[in-house]
Amino acid sequence: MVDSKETVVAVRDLQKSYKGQEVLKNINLSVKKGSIFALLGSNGAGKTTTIRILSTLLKADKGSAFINGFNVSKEPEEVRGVISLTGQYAAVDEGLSGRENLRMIGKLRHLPEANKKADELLERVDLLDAADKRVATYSGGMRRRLDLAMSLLGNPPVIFLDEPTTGLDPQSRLSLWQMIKELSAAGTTVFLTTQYLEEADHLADHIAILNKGEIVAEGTSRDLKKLLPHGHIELGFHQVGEVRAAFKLLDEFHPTIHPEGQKIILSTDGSIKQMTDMLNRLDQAEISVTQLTQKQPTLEDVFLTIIGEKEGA
Ligand SMILES: Nc1ncnc2c1ncn2[C@@H]1O[C@H](COP(=O)(O)OP(=O)(O)OP(=O)(O)O)[C@@H](O)[C@H]1O
Repeated sequence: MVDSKETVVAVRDLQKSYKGQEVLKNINLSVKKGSIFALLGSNGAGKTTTIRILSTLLKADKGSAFINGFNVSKEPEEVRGVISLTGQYAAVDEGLSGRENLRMIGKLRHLPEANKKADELLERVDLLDAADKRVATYSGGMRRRLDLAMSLLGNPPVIFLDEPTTGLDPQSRLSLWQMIKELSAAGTTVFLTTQYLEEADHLADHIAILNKGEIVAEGTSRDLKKLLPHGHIELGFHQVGEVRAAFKLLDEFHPTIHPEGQKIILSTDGSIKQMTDMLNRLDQAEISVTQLTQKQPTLEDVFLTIIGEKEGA
C-alpha cells in the first residue's frame, strides 16, 4: 500500500538506464489527490522516461511506483484502468471530425452513452464550434484540446500530460492551462511534464525539478523561489543627493546604483517586513521615494542557481 489515502502517485527509488547510461537515478516522488504536479526539466532530463514508466509503457530497472495504490510493474492492467496519457496523436484520425473521433474512441472503449459523453467533452475543451470539421483542418491548439478530450473519456482519476503546451501560441497555452486547472478543481490528479518554468509556476501545486535524471529540488513554486538567497527591489529618487543618502542609509542591504540614473537596487529576502523597514528608515531621514519596483526571483533564476551549484560542486 502507499503511505496515505491522499497520495495518488508514489514513486520510490526509481532507476532506469539505457545501454549503461543512467537516465533516471533514484527518483522519489509523491503526488496528492486532485493536485497538479509538474515535473520540470530541460531536454533529455528524463521527463518522458518517468512518464512512460508511470503509465506502464516502459519498465524501470529498480524501484517501485504506485498509482492509486496499484503497482505499475505488477498490476499494469489496473494502473491503465485509472490513468490516461495525452500526447498520443496517433489515435486521432485526421479524416474524421473531432466529434467522430471522440465518438469512435468512446464506442471502442464500450463507454455507456458514448455520443453524449463526446459532446460534453467537446464543450468542455471548447471545440463545439469546430466539432464537425475534419481534424486535418485543426490548428495545433485545437489538436491538443481534442487530445485532452480523448484522454478524458472514461473520467480517469489520474491524467498524465507530457509537455502539453510545447509549440503552442500564448493564447492556446492559456486556454489549455485553464482547462488543466478546471480538471484539478474537479478532483482529477494531473501529472505533467514541462520545459517551461512559467508553466510550472502558473499551474502546479507542487514542482519537482529534474536534471540529468535526478530530482534536484522540490516544493511549491513559492518554496523554490525561497531557495534563492534574495530577490531585489529598486527605489527611485528625485535628486542625486537623495540617491547618495539612501545608498549610505541602507548599506546593509548591499545597494548598487541602477544604470538608469536616480535609482538604487537593494537585496531583500522578499518579506514585507524588510521592505517596510527600509521605507521607514528613508521616511525618518526625510528622503522621499518616487518609485518602488519589487523584482521577485523567477523559477528560471532558481533553476539556473540549482543547476549551477550542482555543476560547481
Ligand atoms: N529508447 C532509448 N534508448 C536510449 N536512450 C534513450 C531512449 N529513450 C531516451 N533515451 C535517453 O534518455 C535521456 C532522457 O530522455 P527523456 O526522453 O526521458 O528526456 P526528456 O526530459 O523527456 O526530454 P525531452 O524534453 O527532450 O523529451 C536522454 O538522454 C535520451 O537520449
